Amino acid sequence: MKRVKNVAEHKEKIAVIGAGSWGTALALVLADNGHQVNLWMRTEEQKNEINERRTNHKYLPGISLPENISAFTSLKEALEGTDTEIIAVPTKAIRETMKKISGIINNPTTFVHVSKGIEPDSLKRISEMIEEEVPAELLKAVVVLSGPSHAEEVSLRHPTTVTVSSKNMEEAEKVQDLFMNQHFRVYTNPDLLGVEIGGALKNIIALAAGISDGLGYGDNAKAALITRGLAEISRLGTKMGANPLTFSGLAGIGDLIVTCTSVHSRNWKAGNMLGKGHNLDEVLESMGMVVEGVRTAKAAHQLAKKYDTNLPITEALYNVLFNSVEAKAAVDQLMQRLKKNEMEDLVDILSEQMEQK
Ligand SMILES: NC(=O)C1=CN([C@@H]2O[C@H](COP(=O)(O)OP(=O)(O)OC[C@H]3O[C@@H](n4cnc5c(N)ncnc54)[C@H](OP(=O)(O)O)[C@@H]3O)[C@@H](O)[C@H]2O)C=CC1
Ligand SMILES: O=C(CO)COP(=O)(O)O
Repeated sequence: MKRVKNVAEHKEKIAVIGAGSWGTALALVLADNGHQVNLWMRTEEQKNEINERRTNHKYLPGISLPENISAFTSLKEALEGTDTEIIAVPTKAIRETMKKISGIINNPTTFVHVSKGIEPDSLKRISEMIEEEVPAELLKAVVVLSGPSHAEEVSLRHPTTVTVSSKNMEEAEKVQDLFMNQHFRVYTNPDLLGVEIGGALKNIIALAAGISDGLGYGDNAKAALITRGLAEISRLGTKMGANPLTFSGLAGIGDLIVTCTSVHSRNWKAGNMLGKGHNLDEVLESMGMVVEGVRTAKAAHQLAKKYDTNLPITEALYNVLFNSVEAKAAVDQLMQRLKKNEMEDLVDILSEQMEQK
């Protein structure tokens, strides 16, 4: 067994692109480990707040940022002297951000993406989008970091576990070392597809869990959504080529639990407002932070067709979001489906796995 180092021994200069709640919390983990962090954001106001007052009030209120985090609005300056970049912008901003970075960098770079979504229409995962936007000679590796990890708790140094994955596991292990410390435990998992799919699809189920709570349903309904949500994530993910065991891990059930049950979750909060009767535009406007599950619900609806897979909770949510179906009616429809054997999913997954071998 490998011995675990508590804090990274080798200090680096690392760029974090995106100073929302997650980019800022991860910058803090890296800074705690003694790295110099160049944190990039879009507005001068936020840059000045971080550099002068050492706070990021909008995204992480009450958290003090150390001196080894420097804020930049110039992407060129933020990237200067770095060869590991943490990409922490919403899924919809990945392509434009990667295009801009590719126009600036000259050396092979490791991109660690921490976003959780799937692009509608192209049905690409984030690592695939990055590979498409960055010329091969500038791409050392793409690593995903995912798992049950709300920024609000990471920034308080509450114990958190995540997993990293990549086609290049040597680089994933380097990223493990960069982030690992006594509060932030990082595992590796070689199943890149499974880790990305688990992280993206759990947001859909969290929206549904929020709706259920907003409608006034209780713990039974939530446990049902988490359990049957996991069945549907595993069913689609396995058909796409993931290792089914990944969905029993941090990027699967782990992240599903935290996002469906935490008051910090943006997806749960948005669902909760929908369940209380607010419309989607109102909800998204009032959130002020990204709710990835809405866009990913479109992608998952398309993936269900592409892979001929039954995703009842995802379809119910899709109808609430985009086909004006009342949330209560969507739940009634879910409950009134034809009877089935709970373990059918397991049988499907195992036979998929056998076919892949
Ligand atoms: N928050 C969390 O606890 C976690 C979030 N994640 C994932 O991390 C990703 C980012 O989420 P999170 O930090 O919560 O999001 P936030 O809404 O908190 O922040 C989004 C950040 O992205 C920036 N941004 C938005 N659009 C663009 C764009 N077009 N170009 C460049 N920058 C842009 C925003 O800048 P501006 O302020 O200028 O609008 C802001 O800095 C998501 O995929 C999320 O699922 C994963 C794990 C935990
Ligand atoms: O992915 C997350 C926690 O692991 C964050 O989820 P939310 O975007 O719903 O807050």
